[in-house]
Amino acid sequence: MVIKSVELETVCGVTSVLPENTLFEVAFAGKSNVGKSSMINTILNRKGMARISSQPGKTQTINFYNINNIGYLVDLPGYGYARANEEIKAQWGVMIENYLHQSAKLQAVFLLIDIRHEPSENDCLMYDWINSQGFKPIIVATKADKLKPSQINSHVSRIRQILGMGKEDVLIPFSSETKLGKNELMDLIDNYLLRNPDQTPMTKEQLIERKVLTAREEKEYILSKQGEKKEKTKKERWKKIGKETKAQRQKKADKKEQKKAVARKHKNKIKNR
Ligand SMILES: Nc1nc2c(ncn2[C@@H]2O[C@H](COP(=O)(O)OP(=O)(O)OP(=O)(O)O)[C@@H](O)[C@H]2O)c(=O)[nH]1
Ligand SMILES: [Mg+2]
Repeated sequence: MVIKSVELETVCGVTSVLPENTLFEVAFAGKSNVGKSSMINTILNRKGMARISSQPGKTQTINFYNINNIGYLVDLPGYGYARANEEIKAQWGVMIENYLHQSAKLQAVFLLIDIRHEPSENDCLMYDWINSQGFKPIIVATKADKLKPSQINSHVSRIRQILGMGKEDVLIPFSSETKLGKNELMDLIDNYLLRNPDQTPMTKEQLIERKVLTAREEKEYILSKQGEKKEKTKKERWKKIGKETKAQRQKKADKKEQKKAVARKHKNKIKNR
């Protein structure tokens, strides 16, 4: 999907009532400072859309970014922010839990883990809790640019092992700096958001109508449709020609048969003389 419009539509603090959105949502959870807001900026291709900071605890509200009027990316406050006082930490926890528990439109939860470190106890709790809410968490292993490419596989295996992930569970190594994993992530998000209310995937025509295909995708689709049409008329023409020759062939065969019959008759006549 090409991002044509983005709007920070709703900001929810601890005392806010959560919005009852009609469009689908995907949410990003993870420890404070893991790179949630940076990842959202990378996906949106907009540097300053989600506020980021080298200081943990930057995002303290649940932020709903409306993209293309198709769905929402939901930036959650980070957990485990050590400097927040206990009461605030507890309130944030409740706020995140309420959201993940209550949202009727939430399609998927992405859990971000810093690829350099082993998942913390909080990460494991969050992973299990997301699972218990009926979602299959998608793990995004952030800040992959901080490792040598040769180190990535072993770190990924360790994260998988500690979280107890199955073979088919998804983990995407990601970097907001190098954009590693961006396309894979985007495909997954498209898969969750570009759906009709009855959960059927939107057709290409619907996507073109909503202007969310790239110019190239749109051109490819139109060309393939034109190709299909050409192929169809070509087939129809051949069918017609085929039928005509079949009919003609039959006529020829009939004539031949008639001629043979006449010849036979003639032969018999001569014999009988
Ligand atoms: N090298 C590198 N740094 C990153 C990456 N992603 C984020 N950072 C840095 O990590 C810090 C935290 O990033 P944020 O995106 O604010 O993290 P967050 O998870 O939203 O943090 P909270 O809002 O506190 O929960 C910032 O200094 C970012 O520049 C990345 O992929 N690579
Ligand atoms: Mg943030």
